[in-house]
Amino acid sequence: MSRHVIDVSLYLVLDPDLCGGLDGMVETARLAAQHGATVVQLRAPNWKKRQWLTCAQQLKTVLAPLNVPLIINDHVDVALAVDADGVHVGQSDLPVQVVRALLGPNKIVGLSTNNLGNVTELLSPEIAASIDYIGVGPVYPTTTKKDASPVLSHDEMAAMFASCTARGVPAVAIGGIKLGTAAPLMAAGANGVAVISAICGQSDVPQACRDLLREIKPAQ
Ligand SMILES: Cc1ncc(COP(=O)(O)OP(=O)(O)O)c(N)n1
Ligand SMILES: Cc1ncsc1CCOP(=O)(O)O
Ligand SMILES: [Mg+2]
Repeated sequence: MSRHVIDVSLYLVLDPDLCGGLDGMVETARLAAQHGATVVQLRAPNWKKRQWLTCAQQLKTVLAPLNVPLIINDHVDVALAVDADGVHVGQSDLPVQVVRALLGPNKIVGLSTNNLGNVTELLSPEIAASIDYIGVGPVYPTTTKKDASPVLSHDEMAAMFASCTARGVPAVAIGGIKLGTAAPLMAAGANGVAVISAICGQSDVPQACRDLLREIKPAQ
């Protein structure tokens, strides 16, 4: 299977509390996608499956015409049910080879990693063949994910980005990224940044996206 090309430069992860529920999530996704977000992930750790399905259907309707991929956090069944573009899993979720087998070759599979040993192991040929990108973090302290791992040191994250680059796997940084902290991550070797609170719940979502993009892609 050849790796899917995915632009992870500004990767929005949705949060129901910060967005004010399902309608707020769909509206946040729409605004962000119209103003430069390159990927949107549905993440709602406390939701029942029926809410996931309803929200995923609405997100797909909004995002597909904008050509922004919809990624489902953790739940392969929801992704299959709405024909989403892919699934993101972490170390306690279904193994990526299982996710790939369930989704087939044409979908995007993303994987989280939070230490260098982990990256080396995860980028073994078998696993690397199943994934399209890696989420590296938390790179800064975050209050959004209650069970987040310890924050990575600058050197460790830079080594992780380098390891991903050497294997041709795009790496997106995640965790506590705000305006002013995206540029150093790009300089350290990330291919993009994934954010929740820097966009969700912001009073001006288009402006938040534009400001982040200026840091991520300063030449444009
Ligand atoms: C882009 C991206 N990177 C990392 C994560 C975290 O995934 P995981 O460790 O599985 O934790 P939960 O999000 O499932 O709580 C992510 N969601 N997205
Ligand atoms: C889902 C996730 N995975 C690692 S940190 C994190 C939360 C990121 O949220 P924020 O951008 O608000 O810190
Ligand atoms: Mg997970």
